[in-house]
Amino acid sequence: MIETEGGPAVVVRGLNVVRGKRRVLPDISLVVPSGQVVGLLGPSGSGKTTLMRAIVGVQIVESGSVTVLGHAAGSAQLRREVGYLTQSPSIYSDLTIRENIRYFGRALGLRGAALTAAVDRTITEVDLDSHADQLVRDLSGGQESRVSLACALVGRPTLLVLDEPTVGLDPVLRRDLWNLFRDLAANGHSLIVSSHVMDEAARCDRLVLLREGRLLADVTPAELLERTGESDADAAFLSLVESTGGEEIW
Ligand SMILES: Nc1ncnc2c1ncn2[C@@H]1O[C@H](COP(=O)(O)OP(=O)(O)OP(=O)(O)O)[C@@H](O)[C@H]1O
Repeated sequence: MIETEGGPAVVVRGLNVVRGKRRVLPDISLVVPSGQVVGLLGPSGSGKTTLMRAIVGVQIVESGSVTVLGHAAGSAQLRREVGYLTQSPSIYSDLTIRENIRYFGRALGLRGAALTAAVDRTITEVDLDSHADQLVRDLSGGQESRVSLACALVGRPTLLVLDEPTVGLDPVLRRDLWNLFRDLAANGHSLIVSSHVMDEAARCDRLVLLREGRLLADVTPAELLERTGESDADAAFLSLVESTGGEEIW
């Protein structure tokens, strides 16, 4: 794990991204502190995945800069330091859960007893112990997405970028995963987590709200409620989206 010594995990400056003919992110700037869980919220199509792709370094950008743990996004030094969970599972259907996680662990340089321990720990963290030797193609959608999450977690990256990690999961599993995210942050990891589920917003340290590629707000959950005068994140977000017409207000 890279020691950030209180420095930010991610710094985005003047980021412009065009996808197809569409300017998806027009001049976004943002700082993600380290050791925190930052929720990335916004309506469908607002640019959350595109911003995450730019942070991971897989998005072609028109202009601007993205610095991750002090290095340019996507640079070789970050290969073992950034874990990315995409929305669609990126795992092998003809391997078992354990084989998939082992494969990703090996690719990250883990070997021998350390690899076995990391794989076992991660299988337990995503609550798949009783299915560990089942082929991925025989799993439910929710189980499959937890295998993808495990593959992103197994190397304990300094920064975890998770695109809707709890989608399709029941409330107990969602709670357990959020407890895991909080534990990781308490141990110095930084997490960027996109979600459509507003009650998850309360579990974040900060919330970044996007609308049509623009940054509507970058606040703590308490600030969001205070400044909108609403009592829950769902209502606060709606009030914000409807009242601003897409203009940045904070
Ligand atoms: N490959 C592509 N080519 C052209 N436009 C794209 C491409 N991928 C995404 N877009 C557009 O970019 C915009 C932002 O998409 P993005 O996937 O970042 O949104 P999102 O906030 O993650 O949405 P969701 O919550 O539905 O996953 C959308 O208008 C989308 O149609």
